[in-house]
Amino acid sequence: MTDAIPLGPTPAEHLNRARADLRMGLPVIVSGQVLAAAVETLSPERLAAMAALGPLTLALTARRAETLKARVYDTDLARIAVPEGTDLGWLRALADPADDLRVPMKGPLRSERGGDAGLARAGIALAKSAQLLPAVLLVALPAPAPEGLTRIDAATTLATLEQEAILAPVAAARVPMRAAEAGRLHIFRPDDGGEEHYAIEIGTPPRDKPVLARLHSACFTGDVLGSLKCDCGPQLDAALTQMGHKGAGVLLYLNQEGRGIGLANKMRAYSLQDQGFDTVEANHRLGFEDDERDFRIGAALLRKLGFSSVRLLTNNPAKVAMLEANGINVVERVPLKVGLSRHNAAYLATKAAKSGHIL
Ligand SMILES: Nc1nc2c(ncn2[C@@H]2O[C@H](COP(=O)(O)OP(=O)(O)OP(=O)(O)O)[C@@H](O)[C@H]2O)c(=O)[nH]1
Ligand SMILES: [Zn+2]
Repeated sequence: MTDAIPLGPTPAEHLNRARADLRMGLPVIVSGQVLAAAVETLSPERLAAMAALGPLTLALTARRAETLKARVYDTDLARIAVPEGTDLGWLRALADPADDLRVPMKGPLRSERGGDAGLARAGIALAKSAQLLPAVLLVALPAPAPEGLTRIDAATTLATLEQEAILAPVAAARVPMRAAEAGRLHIFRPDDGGEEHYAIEIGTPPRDKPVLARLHSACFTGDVLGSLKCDCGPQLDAALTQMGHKGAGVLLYLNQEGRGIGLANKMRAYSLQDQGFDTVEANHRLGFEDDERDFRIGAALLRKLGFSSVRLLTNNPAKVAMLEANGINVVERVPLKVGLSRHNAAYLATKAAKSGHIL
């Protein structure tokens, strides 16, 4: 065997294609054994085509299964046997908690056990990385296999999704801002087709001293709309203002909307919060963990910019721990407490009680 064709896709590039397929509603072939499609984007026609191939299985995360009171035999996921003749509405109701309270009885649900749970695990991981609801429909691959579908390998998919993307600088330019005239915006692009991330450098901080730094996760509602449901907008302003006063700092704007679940899922979480669930419960009911962000990106960007030591503006000890674990020295945690309103008091209290934030 010769080496892989240099023009061909790397495993990460290949996964990005598979991700796009799931987002379009196309199934992918996993390990040459099953077809896997995301429930959220599946059309009735494709459901019918999959059902014609044999018994269907719905893979959900253990978090979602817990809400549905479905048995979990595989630690982190459940595989639910789909009754014959099931329509898309049934699958969507299991995937999406929007109507859980209105229609609480969805069962009885029979969980499957045995066989290779790795296929379902890879499908769920791919759906999550596509920022879709983590619910995947599986059916045994027929022979001959349908043509034109993307093939992924379960073990390679799981290993590749764990890998850190390599971020390359793309462009940078001066951007004078209200908070600091000496601003410079740097754009970084990952090698896996994922989201670009930004660094806003204020002044020219010396690289051999701890820099005042902030890891800000994108929040369209807070940053752009001025939503009062969280403290993101005021935190963004306050961090930039503080760096402006000091004449030096770096703010990383990481495109990890909704703690990594994406804006659509964040709005689903907001709907659940309007039904009375807190921010952590809402994530769990959707099938996600509390926080799906990859903070290694922040450490990698700081290193790329030449920083190895920071004074970190945050109330989140997990950010400090993640930076330290990834080779950035956090000499000081600088609290960033702004923007408290009657709309976000409960949200901030939940983050303190359940996610270890310092109020
Ligand atoms: N899933 C989910 N995400 C939310 C919710 N409210 C805000 N977010 C997201 O949470 C993230 C907030 O990020 P940060 O402010 O950077 O981080 P933090 O963990 O709160 O820590 P510090 O602000 O540094 O103390 C953003 O990506 C928001 O979009 C919510 O109710 N559900
Ligand atoms: Zn926010």
